[in-house]
Amino acid sequence: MIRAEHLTKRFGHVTALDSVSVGIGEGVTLILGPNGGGKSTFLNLCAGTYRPTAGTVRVFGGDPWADERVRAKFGVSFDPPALPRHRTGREWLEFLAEIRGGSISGIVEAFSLGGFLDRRISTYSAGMAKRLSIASAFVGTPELVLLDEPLANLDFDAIPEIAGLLRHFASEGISMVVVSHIWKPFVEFADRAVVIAGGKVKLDGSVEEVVSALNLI
Ligand SMILES: Nc1ncnc2c1ncn2[C@@H]1O[C@H](COP(=O)(O)OP(=O)(O)OP(=O)(O)O)[C@@H](O)[C@H]1O
Repeated sequence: MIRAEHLTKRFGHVTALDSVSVGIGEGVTLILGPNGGGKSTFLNLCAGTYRPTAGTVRVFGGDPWADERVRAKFGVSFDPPALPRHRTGREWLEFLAEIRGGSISGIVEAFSLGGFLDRRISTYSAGMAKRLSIASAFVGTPELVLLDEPLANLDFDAIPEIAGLLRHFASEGISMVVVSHIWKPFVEFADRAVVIAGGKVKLDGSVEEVVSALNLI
């Protein structure tokens, strides 16, 4: 689904991602690593929001930076959420449904958005915005969803609820690439974990292998 070859991103003199070559297939891939390691940069390059300084990334065989048809094939949720503040949640989801197809009613129900869907996004709390952002990634039931810190800003009840929903979508066959410091809920259903630190892939294997190598448990 995703293939990066010598993928490099520099911001001025900072090399955020340094010649990373990695392939990501179907299933749930968890991206772990220290602050500033390059995880979000990698996700943004896959999403086509950043242009590589060098190297390539292909998603479904196409260039996500250059080709909007490639970007329309996957869902994405950034951290902090990238949402149109002066629209309502409903307007945003319906806009995405026009592009990707499908209806929004199932998503609204699954993510329990009904209580604030018709309010302007600028009035949302951080947790409401996060919920809408994750929900928006699943509009149109894409084959692949990219999620940056999907459990950030969620309260104690919402963390297991949203993690359970992600697990459900994974069981329905939606592949995911998940960057998360709150990694424990994903151990039970992620297929693979990749550790990115210092702009490089440091570990790559099954979640069990990587977690025990990191001595996280
Ligand atoms: N837009 C940007 N402009 C300048 N530097 C950036 C930008 N985005 C990231 N960086 C730098 O690139 C490096 C990698 O950052 P990145 O956000 O990818 O790390 P991360 O692994 O996602 O970190 P965290 O766990 O803290 O979210 C850091 O040194 C960061 O300061």
